[in-house]
Amino acid sequence: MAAQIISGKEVAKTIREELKRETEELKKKGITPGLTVILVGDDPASQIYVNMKAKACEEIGIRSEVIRMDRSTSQDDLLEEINRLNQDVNVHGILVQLPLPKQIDEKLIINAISPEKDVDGFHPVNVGKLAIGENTLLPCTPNGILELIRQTEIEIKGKHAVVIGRSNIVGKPVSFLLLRENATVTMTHSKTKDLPAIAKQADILVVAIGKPEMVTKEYVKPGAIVIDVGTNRLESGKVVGDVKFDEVKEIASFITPVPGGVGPMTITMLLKNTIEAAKQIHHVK
Ligand SMILES: NC(=O)C1=CN([C@@H]2O[C@H](COP(=O)(O)OP(=O)(O)OC[C@H]3O[C@@H](n4cnc5c(N)ncnc54)[C@H](OP(=O)(O)O)[C@@H]3O)[C@@H](O)[C@H]2O)C=CC1
Ligand SMILES: Nc1nc(=O)c2c([nH]1)NC[C@@H]1CN(c3ccc(C(=O)N[C@@H](CCC(=O)O)C(=O)O)cc3)C=[N+]21
Repeated sequence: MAAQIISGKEVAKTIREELKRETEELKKKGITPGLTVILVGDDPASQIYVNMKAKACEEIGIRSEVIRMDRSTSQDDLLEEINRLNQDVNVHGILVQLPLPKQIDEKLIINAISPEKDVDGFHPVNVGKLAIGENTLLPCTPNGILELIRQTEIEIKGKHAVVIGRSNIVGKPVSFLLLRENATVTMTHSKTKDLPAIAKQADILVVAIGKPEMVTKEYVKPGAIVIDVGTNRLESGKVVGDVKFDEVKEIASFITPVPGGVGPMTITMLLKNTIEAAKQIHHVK
């Protein structure tokens, strides 16, 4: 039987309506959540994402600002900008769009963002809190993925989750979150041997590799939940995931589409984190 398609777009819409109400409540208390996104350079994909983020903020009433810096910006100039934003009481969330030009050390930049304004959840303090199970700002894509899995109403506890990809922004943190939900988690990557056989053991398969349609039905156990994080823009302009959707949807129980799956959830969780950060900073429950 063909899989049910989990519409991230629909789930995101419902959550954003809730966030809009929450923002209105905060404004009544004199707090307007504010997000500042820094974009260094003119990478076309980054431009698209940054514009999508700004538009999403506007729709729910969050104040947003995009700081565009030249691609030749020095590391020190970027650090100075971050320091200024760390101190700006009207800025609750700071996001530096990745990737950064090669003269800039990504780690150093992430480290410079105040952990309480780190709405990406990338700062080592927040990553550490996640790893040891303390409350913190959760990374957006992983948190969005968990929300999509919850939509299936299938219990995560005790399930075997296989994550393909171990990046700091998706694979690793989503593994931590699944572990926290009591899944048995297997993390895999480019050096994993016999990946299809391991992936095929998964009740929940999360794919975040960045290789268009690499995951075919040979990787998928019939009845599995398949979450496709991949966002690959082909030369034709078409956006496809890391999963071969048409064939995998025939055997999975649930599957996320690309576009319209994980992507809209990432932005929604960013909005949620910005509101969360504003509440924390102003000591509002
Ligand atoms: N929808 C959304 O909101 C988001 C989507 N994305 C998309 O998700 C995808 C992954 O992003 P990101 O995690 O940043 O990517 P990275 O390039 O940082 O990491 C890719 C990971 O996949 C692994 N990998 C690469 N090739 C293979 C292979 N052939 N077999 C097994 N593992 C492999 C790598 O292994 P190794 O570590 O060994 O090199 C690495 O761990 C991209 O398409 C990106 O655009 C990313 C963020 C948000
Ligand atoms: N500091 C930082 N934080 C990030 O969260 C971050 C980043 N850098 N760099 C790049 C990746 C990628 N990313 C996406 C966000 C939304 C969609 C998204 O909404 N996609 C839509 C539309 C896709 C399209 O049409 O282009 C969808 O899948 O339906 C995709 C990818 C966030 N990232």
